[in-house]
Amino acid sequence: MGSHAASRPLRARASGPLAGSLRVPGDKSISHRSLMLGAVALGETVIEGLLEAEDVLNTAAAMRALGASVEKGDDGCWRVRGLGVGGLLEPTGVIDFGNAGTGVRLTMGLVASQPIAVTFTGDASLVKRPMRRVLDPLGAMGVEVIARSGGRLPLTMRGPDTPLPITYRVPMASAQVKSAVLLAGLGTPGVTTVVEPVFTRDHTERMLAGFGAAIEVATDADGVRTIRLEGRPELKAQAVTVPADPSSAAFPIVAATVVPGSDVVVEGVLMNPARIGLIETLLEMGADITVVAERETGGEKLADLRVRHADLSGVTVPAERAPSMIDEYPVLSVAAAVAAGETRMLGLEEMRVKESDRLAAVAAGLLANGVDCTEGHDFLVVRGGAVPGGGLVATHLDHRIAMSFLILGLVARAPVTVDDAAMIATSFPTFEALMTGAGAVFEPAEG
Ligand SMILES: O=C(O)C1=C[C@@H](OP(=O)(O)O)[C@@H](O)[C@H](O)C1
Ligand SMILES: C=C(OP(=O)(O)O)C(=O)O
Repeated sequence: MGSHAASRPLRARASGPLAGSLRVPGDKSISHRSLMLGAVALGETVIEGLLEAEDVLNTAAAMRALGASVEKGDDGCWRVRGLGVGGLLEPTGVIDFGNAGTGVRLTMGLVASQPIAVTFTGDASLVKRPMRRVLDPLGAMGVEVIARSGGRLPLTMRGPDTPLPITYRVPMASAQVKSAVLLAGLGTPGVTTVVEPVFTRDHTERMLAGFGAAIEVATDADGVRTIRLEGRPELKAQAVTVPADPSSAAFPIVAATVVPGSDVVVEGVLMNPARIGLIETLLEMGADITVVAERETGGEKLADLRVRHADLSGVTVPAERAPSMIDEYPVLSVAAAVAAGETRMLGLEEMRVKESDRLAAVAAGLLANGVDCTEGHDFLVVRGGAVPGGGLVATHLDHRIAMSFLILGLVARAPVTVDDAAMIATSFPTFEALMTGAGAVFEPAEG
């Protein structure tokens, strides 16, 4: 089963102004999907700017275990030679996805419409996360599953000889569940339909269309999206350029906003409307973020963002915004901790089923550093001001908890220590180098 190297405590202390231009790595969602679609396309998919972090490297290894060829070239681009829809091979060993929910859930969908047995596992965080949300619709398509009780990893699944196309209404706001059903629909004869009452990141829909699938999206007057995918298409290999990940950009953006005197440019950030809830919220709080250059690549908008320090005020973040910033609440909570007044974040139930229970982890980390907050079952209220700091934060194998509290340390009166910075490598291996290059002060610590 996936295990991780020894934990590595790290401390952040109050820093001078942050400055410079920085480029965060490629988007994690698009990176996973480009490897997966490349594996079931015909020909060679060339990926520029793939995120080379543990989560995505585990997906690369999984696609190899399923028979695709996945290599990094001397030019830095990754090349995937795919097997065509329905052409994946039965792996000989267990596929270990480490810490990656997206990797494992989307791959379950990808293999579900083929009669091959595949066994999945993950690290101590991933084996606690709910998989029924994906197993239920895949079961309705005819997949057999043997899982631990509660539908947890490790589990083995085998797809049916003839999968059934389904119409599935996604019961929670989850792009992973939507994507797993659509990827299963690729190998299913007929039309697979996903009904999405709440709009979540749409990279799977965009990329399926880009690889040549017949996919249609209709949105009704209430915003409910109906996605129809024609099964068994011939997908054609593509050239994919991966924009910078807005969920990683969130850390320097919040850091530059809260550290006095800062002036930073974050380059080439993906500005997909389903991913920019944090920027919208920070602007409402009074942040100074300007778009300096806007462009488009592969059907996605990108921008360079100039971020200067600003004094923030608390706001109410409505529940409807949660899907467009679901991974950003931990770092928004840091901005809320320095903002004047109260920030109320609503509709946070999905935060509890991430790499850790992020709602509980954020509230505990804030309280440990003298920040007043109230944790509800699906909301968080932070009362901001000067941050005392001085606390030790339990990160629970969660990269975003580690990065968020290191940012808090840059503005706290006393240093903030996180018990393990090692997990940052799952999504943003260059985080420490980029942040210290811009002026952040991090130092090794004892747990
Ligand atoms: O589809 C994706 O790439 C992701 C969807 C989100 O998860 P949920 O679908 O569980 O909300 C997000 O938290 C995760 O980091 C990436
Ligand atoms: C929730 C996250 O990822 P995943 O679900 O892929 O583990 C994340 O990166 O914040």
